[in-house]
Amino acid sequence: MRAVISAAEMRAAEEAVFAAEPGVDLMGRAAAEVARIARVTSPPGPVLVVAGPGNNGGDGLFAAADLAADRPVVVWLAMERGHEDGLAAARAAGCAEVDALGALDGLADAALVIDAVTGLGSRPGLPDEVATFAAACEAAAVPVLAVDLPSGLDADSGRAHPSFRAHDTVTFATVKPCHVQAPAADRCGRVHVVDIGVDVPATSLRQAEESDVAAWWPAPHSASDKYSRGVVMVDTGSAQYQGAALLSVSGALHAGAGMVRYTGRVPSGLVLSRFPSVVMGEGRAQAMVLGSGWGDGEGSEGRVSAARLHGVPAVVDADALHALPAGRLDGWLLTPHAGELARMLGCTRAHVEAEPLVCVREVARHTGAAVLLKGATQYVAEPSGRVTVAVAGPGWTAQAGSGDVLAGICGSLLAAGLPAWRAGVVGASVQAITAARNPGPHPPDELARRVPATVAELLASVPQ
Ligand SMILES: NC(=O)C1=CN([C@@H]2O[C@H](COP(=O)(O)OP(=O)(O)OC[C@H]3O[C@@H](n4cnc5c(N)ncnc54)[C@H](OP(=O)(O)O)[C@@H]3O)[C@@H](O)[C@H]2O)[C@@H](O)CC1
Ligand SMILES: [K+]
Repeated sequence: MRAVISAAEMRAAEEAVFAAEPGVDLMGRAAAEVARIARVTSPPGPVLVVAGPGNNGGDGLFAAADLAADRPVVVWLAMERGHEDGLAAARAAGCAEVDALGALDGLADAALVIDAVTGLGSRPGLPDEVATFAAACEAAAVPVLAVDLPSGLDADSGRAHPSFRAHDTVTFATVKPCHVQAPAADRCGRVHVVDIGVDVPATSLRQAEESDVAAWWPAPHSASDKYSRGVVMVDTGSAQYQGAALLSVSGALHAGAGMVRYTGRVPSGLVLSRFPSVVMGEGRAQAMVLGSGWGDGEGSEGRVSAARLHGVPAVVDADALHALPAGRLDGWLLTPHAGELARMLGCTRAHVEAEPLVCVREVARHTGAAVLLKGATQYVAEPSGRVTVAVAGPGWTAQAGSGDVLAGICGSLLAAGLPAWRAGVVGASVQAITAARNPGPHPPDELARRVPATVAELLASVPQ
């Protein structure tokens, strides 16, 4: 799990190091890591360093000096001023200097561009000449390594602004919001978090990693039986959306439920013909899945209220989200996408997209449930205000039916005893990891069938 910290929190953490160790060379450590990652991620060849006027530029200039030991390095001071000591080091190491036109010309044979224009001090957007250069890097498909973050982004948000588009980003101590929240995160490429000796504060925003999913997956042991693994009761689908029942049942089964009971309105023959292990009708269960594919049918409120009488946690998806009973839903997991969350809050989808953290926290606080906001970045908020970002996946899962499968996966994890927030994080992450490991336009039921292989691989990576 990684803490996601703001620019101000990072600066405070750096100040604490300076206070404890006066004269400590954090910039030297940062620059050495930038040079190391540059060597690892790019082919040998000329490097073009674009340096801004502040400390981000300083990192880039010291990295330029380091890299000049084994390859040609050209420096463009994009705002004419540069970090004094960094510039002296780059000059002493033999780096050549170019102006804006020279930088554009240099793209023809650059093996790598290092973007060290702005970092934590970045105001959104880029000066015109730099914006032109960033666009030229994209057009020429030259790999870009961003120092701390792609210049032009705002470190503290996931919003898109005119910026560099990096293939790799080296950041220090831990990630910042722009590295984990789409669409900004899409501009960062692979994010390399490097240690420069700055302690990371605990925060209410975290990012889950594959190792967390592996550690939290409820693997059965030799004494497990179907009840201890967890029985999940699934009430999904309708005459109009029969497929939703199959998709959520498939998600539940492929995430390892001890037993799936189906209590929805889709004919049992259809469910059984696809999934013969499913038991029809109500019975003992440890969790429920409600709402996927209900449509606007009558009686949703009654169905959710009746589910509550079972006294077990439920995953509430799709249409059931708009039929929540009054009162706290402790232990439950709500799984809206941005449009559904907007309807729950009475605001616009655009507002949810602009302020996802505020919105997802508000619904969790208000309902007492954990809330998984689905989308390009998947956030799981707890009533306490803590938010965990699930492992990110590719856009292939953005298709009808993915949410139905995910509700079933989360239902299995709830039934296995995971707390609601963790069921949301693990469920969303395992679906994303499965999509990342199986790139291509697989339909959601096909991806559900590939979840067990992902789980097996994840568990094999856990040290025994
Ligand atoms: N502190 C430490 O010990 C360590 C810090 N480290 C490094 O320092 C970085 C933070 O450095 P920083 O605070 O100097 O800010 P930085 O990002 O270089 O930008 C400030 C300059 O850019 C300018 N500017 C901004 N936006 C602009 C725009 N849109 N268009 C035009 N100009 C713009 C801005 O101008 P101004 O706002 O003053 O007008 C100012 O001149 C951090 O990300 C990491 O890389 C590491 O070495 C580890 C140790
Ligand atoms: K940068």
